[in-house]
Amino acid sequence: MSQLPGIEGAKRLAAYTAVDKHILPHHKIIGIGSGSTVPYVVERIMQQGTELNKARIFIPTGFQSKELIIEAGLNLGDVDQHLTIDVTIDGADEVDAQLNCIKGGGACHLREKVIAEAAKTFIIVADYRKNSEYLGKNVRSLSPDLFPTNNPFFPPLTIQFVHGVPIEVVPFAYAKVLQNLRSVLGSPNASLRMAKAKAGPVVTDNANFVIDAPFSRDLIKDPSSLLTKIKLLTGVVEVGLFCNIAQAAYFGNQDGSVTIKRVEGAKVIEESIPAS
Ligand SMILES: O=C[C@H](O)[C@H](O)[C@H](O)COP(=O)(O)O
Repeated sequence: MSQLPGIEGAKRLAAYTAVDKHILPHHKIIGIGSGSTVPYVVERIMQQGTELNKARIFIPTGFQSKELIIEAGLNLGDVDQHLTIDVTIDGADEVDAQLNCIKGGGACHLREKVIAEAAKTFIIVADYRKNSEYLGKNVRSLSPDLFPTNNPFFPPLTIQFVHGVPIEVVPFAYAKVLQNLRSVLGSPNASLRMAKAKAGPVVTDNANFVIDAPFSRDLIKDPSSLLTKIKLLTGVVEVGLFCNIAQAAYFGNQDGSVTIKRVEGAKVIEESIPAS
């Protein structure tokens, strides 16, 4: 395999390793997730050859993965035709030691969760930055270059922030859900996700809005219980907390090795494939 530097190399390594281990010749219905790691999943599946792939159907988790499937010339299906999927591979924003995940950085988590739950095997692929001890630990850093200042008393700072849990809500109820997240569920900085190249909020593939709600370590330490509380708020469609769904997560590392966390019995074990 040719070298691909940095984060992209780590994503590709995770994706290729997961496809090699989990997309087997007898798998006919395959779920394709969303995000920037998933194109490498499709790339590796293509490398398995036309003969294998012409007998397969691929189920997308949103507009982006639908386009990926079509552009690759693969057979497109949907979950309403295929209620059981052999394997789904998807990215994640953060994965904890128990394989709980935060997803929805691309606002696709509703369809992603349906396609993940429909799968007999659900596998996560990500670069090393997503491998976390507990959810909400990873902070994103904004470079000081983005916030230059000429004032010598206030040198440019690296601003760090926690992205939070993505929550898809029906537009009509967004303000009420925001109020409840802030004042009842303890996420004072919950905010409506705004679009970058459009005035107004991000609109999902299902014509809904997304709220990002950061929670303290104490509130997110039991992600399943937090998921239930958020989901019970009227107006919430789906929460980007994926608990007890993934069977394994593959993380590409900077040194070319791959860290694997996988469910074995009642435990999650961690192992590593050294760089080749
Ligand atoms: O809604 C988007 C998804 O949950 C993505 O799978 C997630 O944000 C990870 O994306 P990426 O592979 O770009 O880090």
